[in-house]
Amino acid sequence: MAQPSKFVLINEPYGVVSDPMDLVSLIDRKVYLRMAPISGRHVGAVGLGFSRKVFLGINVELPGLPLHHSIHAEQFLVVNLMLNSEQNLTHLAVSSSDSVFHAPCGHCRQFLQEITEASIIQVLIKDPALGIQEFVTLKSLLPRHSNLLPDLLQARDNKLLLLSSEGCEDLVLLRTALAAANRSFAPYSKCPSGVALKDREGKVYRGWYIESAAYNPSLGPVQAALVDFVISGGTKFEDIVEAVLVEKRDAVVSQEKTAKMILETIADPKCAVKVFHCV
Ligand SMILES: O=c1ccn([C@H]2C[C@H](O)[C@@H](CO)O2)c(=O)[nH]1
Ligand SMILES: [Zn+2]
Repeated sequence: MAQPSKFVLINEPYGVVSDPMDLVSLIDRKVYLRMAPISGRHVGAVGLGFSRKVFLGINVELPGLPLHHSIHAEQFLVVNLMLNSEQNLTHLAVSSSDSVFHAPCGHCRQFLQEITEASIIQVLIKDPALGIQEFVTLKSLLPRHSNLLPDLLQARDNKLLLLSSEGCEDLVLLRTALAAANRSFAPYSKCPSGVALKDREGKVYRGWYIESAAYNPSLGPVQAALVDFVISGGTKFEDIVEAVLVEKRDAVVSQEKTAKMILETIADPKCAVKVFHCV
């Protein structure tokens, strides 16, 4: 099975396509990074941005943690779009190594609903058994959805300011986490947060908390930073040796305990997780 050596940000070898139907052949190449050690079921999502660049997503499972901490391929794709400041998604196709998934699950349909003009996103529905493949609107897959404040892919600045950087040993990591928190999409709780991770080689990755109107399909800041880690070529989470979380002081929704629990489970056992507060 052909696999790219890593998931690149703007997806070589996928590049730019003009015809959305080209996504069909891309997904048919069945390129998955194998990061699903629990299920062994590798899911791939291919999405077309407004710029006509093609972005990828894969599912990531975190061994040792309950299943709901997993990242779905579609969520990975959305984070990939955000990290690349791509402001819209027009088409999407999904498939899995065992041919079980050919369309986003219910959780992902709701998550995608946060994107501005989500209802017009076209989703490729494939049914190899019946030989059918056609694009249908997300709206037709989720007819009576709840989306209250959908503008997930828009540029955003939460204008958070650090209360203190006391105890900080790595200003780059702290600034990266603060910048990430400023891009966080948390309109429902109003508790944005961001994470910066550092690996053994000193490379820094970032991600921010993304909320869903339906609450549970939200994605935590550690998971989003893991997407950056994976698209940048990271394969072993034990290579993560340092982390910084930035969130509001006295936040109704705090990431601190969850972030520490996740990183304690998957990162280098000595990984330090520092928390800094902002207003
Ligand atoms: O729409 C879906 C449904 C499931 N999965 C992943 C989650 C888990 O890792 C694996 C098994 O369900 O498939 C996705 O990525 N997308
Ligand atoms: Zn899903």
